[in-house]
Amino acid sequence: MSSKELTTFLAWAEENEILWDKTAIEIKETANKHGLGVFAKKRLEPGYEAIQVPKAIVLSVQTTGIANLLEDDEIEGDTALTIGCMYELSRGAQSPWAPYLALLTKRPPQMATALSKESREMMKMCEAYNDIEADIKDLQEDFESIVVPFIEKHSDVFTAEIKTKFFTLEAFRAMMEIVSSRGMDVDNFHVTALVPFADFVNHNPMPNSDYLTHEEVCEICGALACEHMEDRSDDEDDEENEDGSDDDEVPDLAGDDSTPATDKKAEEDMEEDGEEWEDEDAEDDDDEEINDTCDIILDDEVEKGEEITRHYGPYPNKILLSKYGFAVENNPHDTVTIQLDMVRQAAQRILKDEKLVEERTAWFLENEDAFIGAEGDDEEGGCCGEGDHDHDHDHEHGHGHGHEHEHHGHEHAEGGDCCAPKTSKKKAAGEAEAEDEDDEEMEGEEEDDFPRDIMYMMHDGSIDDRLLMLLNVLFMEKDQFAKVQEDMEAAMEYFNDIFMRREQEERGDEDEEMEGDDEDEEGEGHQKVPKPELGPRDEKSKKTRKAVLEAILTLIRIRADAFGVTDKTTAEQDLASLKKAKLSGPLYYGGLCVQGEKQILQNGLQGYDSFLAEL
Ligand SMILES: C[S@@+](CC[C@H](N)C(=O)[O-])C[C@H]1O[C@@H](n2cnc3c(N)ncnc32)[C@H](O)[C@@H]1O
Repeated sequence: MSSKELTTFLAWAEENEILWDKTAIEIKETANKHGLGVFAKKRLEPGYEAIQVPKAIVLSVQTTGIANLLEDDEIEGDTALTIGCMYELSRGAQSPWAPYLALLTKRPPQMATALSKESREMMKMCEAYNDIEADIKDLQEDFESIVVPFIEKHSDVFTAEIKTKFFTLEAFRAMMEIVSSRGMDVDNFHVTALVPFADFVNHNPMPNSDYLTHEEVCEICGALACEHMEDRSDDEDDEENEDGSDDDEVPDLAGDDSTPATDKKAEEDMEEDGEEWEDEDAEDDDDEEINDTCDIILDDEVEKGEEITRHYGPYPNKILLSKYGFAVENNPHDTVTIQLDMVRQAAQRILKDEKLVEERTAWFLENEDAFIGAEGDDEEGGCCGEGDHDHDHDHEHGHGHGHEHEHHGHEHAEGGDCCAPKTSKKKAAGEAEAEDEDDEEMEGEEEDDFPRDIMYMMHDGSIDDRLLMLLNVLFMEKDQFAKVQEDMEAAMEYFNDIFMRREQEERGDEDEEMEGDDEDEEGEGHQKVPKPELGPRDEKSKKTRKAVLEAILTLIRIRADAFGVTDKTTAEQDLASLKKAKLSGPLYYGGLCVQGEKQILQNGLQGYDSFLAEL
């Protein structure tokens, strides 16, 4: 494609010092209907810097012409960025981003919120439906409670003519969809922003590039090094001296002469290695300037004509659909939510003892944090705060709302924001990076930052750690419950044993190897940990295990019934029918959400059924 808007955009990008080699990189229409994409015009090596976008040209709440008004009125998040972008659009050719916005508005993203009510209702069999409906409601509420008062307050800026032409609910919806589907986390100054050119890179579950940027900048002025940061680090030094400690390991990017001037890749590597900015001598040796840019860097070799892609983050399909308007077939990050009430229902059906169910559930909820710590920091990381996916509501799904995460154990649900740039010049999207960030975020997060009444089934049909623990609490023998109630150490031991057995029983050697392949094609860094020897279960343990497995199967059926998911056809048959139906856009992707959740339920039924048979 070579539309007028694209040509004008490219000329503008060049003028604004966005760097790409025209003989190596081009933006063009994708063959797979993913809109525009970035392609290699020749064979490119791993490590190649495909795109460099100076932060000065990103469109953020800090760079829009009404940054001060938004700040004064304390409007934040995607809503603020959307208003800023609408304002820039209303300025027409006066806006520094005019050619960029002209291209984006000419090719709006196809989102599920734009589907007819009837089409949306086809998604009722999956969790995406409620998310989409909530998005529609939130948008209207944001418009009425934030946008309208804001433009009315600043009637000198937003004249009647501008209001009618550029600040309608429909215009807000259209711009919010652009912001939602292309906002990228830049740093702790710009936060989420539109990053021209880099935002034409499409998502791929097996990407060949990464998005990297320095996140740690001055929150006041956005500089990598400035007097604000010097002042702050002086204050911190004073504080440290006062309490006599100096355990601050945060990289100091302030104007100190010893400021590291490493290149982005080096910083990234350091972070991957878990190193901190400790070796100042080594840093001094490196004379390279830090470019404060948002970069797309190739991870793999890319052939001529191949699309350059990145990973938007380990999101389940419902989040992908709500935020970006697409979903991924056989998405390894997909999840099914299990409500606590469903667990109560399943337990009640089997135990027929409401008092016991209530008492043990309450005990679990009160005490879970104590015994989760021992197991919690597991190998998969997986959850984080959905950074660039946030706006200002709090219903239980994407958009920064709830949808929070598992931070317990191997089954972290709901990916969370892995489009975020993490720490300094670190990968902004991608799974391995998400894990690092998750750990960081979790450390600083309040324990109660995730909804206690939501648990998850993962892509392979397994249940998450919290659900596994709760079911064990519900179904353990009376004397065992008395023991764990009395003695936290006994409880820890009990749950550790459960998790070790799960490792052994539910994940064979083969699975583990497959996982390693997924994460690291070269097989590097994936060491097989010898499994601990576990003795055979005693009779009591077998009895509890059997009851737990039966409860899981009951629970899966309850969850399926709640969403009208039937087993008249298999998930595989549904996928084949969906493909035959030749749907496109969000309608097709909505179908994938429904099919993906059914696949998870089916996997769970098959898996737990076979464990039961083996017992
Ligand atoms: C950040 S933009 C990428 C550039 C976009 N294709 C364009 O034309 O401007 C994200 C949007 O691209 C499309 N997209 C990206 N990756 C995709 C994928 N794997 N499958 C389907 N659509 C995708 C979706 O419409 C999404 O909202």
